[in-house]
Amino acid sequence: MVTFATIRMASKHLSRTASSVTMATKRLTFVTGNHNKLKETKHILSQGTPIELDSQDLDIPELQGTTQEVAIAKCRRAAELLGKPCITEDTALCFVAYHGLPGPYIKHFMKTLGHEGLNNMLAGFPTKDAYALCTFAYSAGPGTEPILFEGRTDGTIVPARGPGDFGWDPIFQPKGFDQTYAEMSKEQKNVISHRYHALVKLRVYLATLNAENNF
Ligand SMILES: O=c1nc[nH]c2c1ncn2[C@H]1C[C@H](O)[C@@H](COP(=O)(O)OP(=O)(O)OP(=O)(O)O)O1
Ligand SMILES: [Mg+2]
Repeated sequence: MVTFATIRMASKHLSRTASSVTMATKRLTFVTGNHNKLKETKHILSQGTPIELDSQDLDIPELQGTTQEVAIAKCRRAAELLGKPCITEDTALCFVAYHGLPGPYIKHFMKTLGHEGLNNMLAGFPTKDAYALCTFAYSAGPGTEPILFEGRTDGTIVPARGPGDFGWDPIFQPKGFDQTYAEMSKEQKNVISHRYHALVKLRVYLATLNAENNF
């Protein structure tokens, strides 16, 4: 027989679990000025630990150096400006024929040369092979050393195919696929991309922080 007391007990238990679930949904700031990156990151992170991602676009100068150096410097500066934990992301498009360049400077190359110019860079070279490298950096707050989570997708540079709403997606054809990133559905790109491979690692890390209540 269900008494009033058992109903009260059950509702107390339910509210406790509900609060622990809400406790588990954490907030984190993604410092970026790129709405396409933000959209893809929110979608991919939502498949893992419950996390509320908000974004801030801070004007942070990007260091010259390796992708890792650029990523650490940007995340360190972002945490100092924000005064709290945050993540940042740097994407590099690396041409094998150029020993990994344009790499982290792809934004400037893309702006200056466009899709055709990037293809022309490889005219006459023996290989059009390239790889997209995504480097997420997590800072626990000002004064802490950012931690890096890298993802890589190999592919080839091809003449532009598909919608041009996200950077160099139209000229990057991932290995094993006959479509460019731009021709793929978002769902397809978001399970094979450089961003996905990096975020899978970050998701695991955030889940452990969450479990240890360090986040
Ligand atoms: O999946 C992608 N598919 C195509 N293009 C992409 C992708 N991900 C970044 N991109 C572009 C954006 C920028 O032109 C350059 C990276 O520069 P990067 O500094 O990382 O990006 P950003 O300055 O736009 O945003 P942020 O404020 O996070 O630094 O490659
Ligand atoms: Mg940038």
